[in-house]
Amino acid sequence: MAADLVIAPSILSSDFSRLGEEIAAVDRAGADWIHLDVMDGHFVPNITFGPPVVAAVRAASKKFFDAHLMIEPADPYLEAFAKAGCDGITVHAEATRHLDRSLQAIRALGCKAGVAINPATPETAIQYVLDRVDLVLVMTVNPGFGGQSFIRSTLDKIGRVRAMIGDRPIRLQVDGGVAPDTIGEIVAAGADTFVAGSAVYKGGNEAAYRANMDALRKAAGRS
Ligand SMILES: O=C(CO)[C@H](O)[C@H](O)COP(=O)(O)O
Repeated sequence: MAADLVIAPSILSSDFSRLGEEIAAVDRAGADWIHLDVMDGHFVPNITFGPPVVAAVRAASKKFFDAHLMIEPADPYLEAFAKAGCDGITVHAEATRHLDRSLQAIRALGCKAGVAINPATPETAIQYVLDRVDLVLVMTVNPGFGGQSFIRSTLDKIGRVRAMIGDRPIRLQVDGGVAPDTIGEIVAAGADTFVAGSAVYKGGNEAAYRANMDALRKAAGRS
């Protein structure tokens, strides 16, 4: 496992009326990455934002902008997200017909490439693209909404993905229901990169965000 643990607040749980300020606040409070939840109302039953909003908030933080595209198709929009300032772009195996091609396209745009799988998708869906990715995202809730409960059956899958990754320099990210009462088991299963929305943004101010991320790191055994 990569030694360093990454906490990536999901801005889905932030106050969208002050999105730039909310990103700057978690940056100052100690976020490692900023996680951008892009939803299309088609692949997932919710709609969030697209490249113009990413470009508008890019100046709010210099941290790694980690875009999770919950959109189908994704290919027509990859360049726009890269130009908007995303550092990493993750596409869903379920939403991408030619996954190998999409991942090559992301790297050709100069971004880190990620592949995500939903809770009901077997890890075999990614076995032939592992040399094309910098990140694997195991969804631990069904994508579309923040504040859902962690799906425990994904723990075994996280362990199997960790074994598949082996020595490759690939981050193993989890997203959904990550909180102080779940992160310990998730770390033990093999993840190193944690998206957390409601567990970070609860409290509504920078001091709370710092305390919330400290609590996650402590529960993960990393503080
Ligand atoms: O991708 C997502 C939903 O599709 C969110 O990032 C995720 O659900 C985070 O929210 P929470 O930490 O509140 O579960």
